[in-house]
Amino acid sequence: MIKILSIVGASGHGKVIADIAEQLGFTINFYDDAYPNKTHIEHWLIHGTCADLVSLNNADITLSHNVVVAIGNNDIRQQKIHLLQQNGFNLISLIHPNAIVSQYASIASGTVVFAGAVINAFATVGVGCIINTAAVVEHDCFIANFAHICPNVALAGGVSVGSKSWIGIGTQVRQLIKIGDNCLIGAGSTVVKNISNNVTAFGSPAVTRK
Ligand SMILES: CC(=O)SCCNC(=O)CCNC(=O)[C@H](O)C(C)(C)COP(=O)(O)OP(=O)(O)OC[C@H]1O[C@@H](n2cnc3c(N)ncnc32)[C@H](O)[C@@H]1OP(=O)(O)O
Repeated sequence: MIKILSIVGASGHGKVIADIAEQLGFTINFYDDAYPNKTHIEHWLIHGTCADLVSLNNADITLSHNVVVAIGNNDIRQQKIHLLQQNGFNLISLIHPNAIVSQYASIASGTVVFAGAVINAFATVGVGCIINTAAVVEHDCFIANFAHICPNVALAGGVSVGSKSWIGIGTQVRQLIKIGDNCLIGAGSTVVKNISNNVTAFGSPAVTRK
């Protein structure tokens, strides 16, 4: 049986997701709101906008489309995921065959886990998250919905990352630290103190930007 996956977001991030999905046996249909100005991404066709995809599902309620949202912006990814869920789509998660995910970790729908990532025992990852290339999410971490853990981030045991927070590339976070919702942690930071909601912080040690 052919497994079809609709990917919303024809971007660099979308290409990585398409590559993973093909390795997992899916045939890809891209959708992007830049359509019809943009009709291709690499060799993949873009079939329409996100609204076009929604009307497709509404036209045939016997179909349950598999979908993943490949948009790096956490707010927009959340909006698109909510729209697709409200319209009956089957939001799936994708885990690269060379990622390592503990049998005791939990990964919610709409989350993507890229090559080389490690998610250790009793870590919990919410809906619509990105666990990017070679990120390490140690035991007992909690990653809330729509967060993005960038490439080469290392979260030590029991770290908590709030909803829609973005942990920049190469950042390391000390064990048991709590990072709030809607935070942005700059590239290459070292987080050694809790970070409250809605904050941009960076540096080693990371300090809040005034
Ligand atoms: C697969 C992928 O590509 S995933 C994407 C990965 N990308 C990332 O992780 C990027 C994360 N973003 C950053 O780190 C950004 O630099 C931000 C968001 C922290 C700040 O960006 P901006 O608001 O544009 O700040 P800007 O670049 O103007 O820098 C302002 C000052 O902060 C400093 N600064 C910016 N980022 C950092 C950082 N990560 N660490 C230390 N200092 C920094 C700059 O040197 C500059 O200092 P100055 O005023 O003394 O010259």
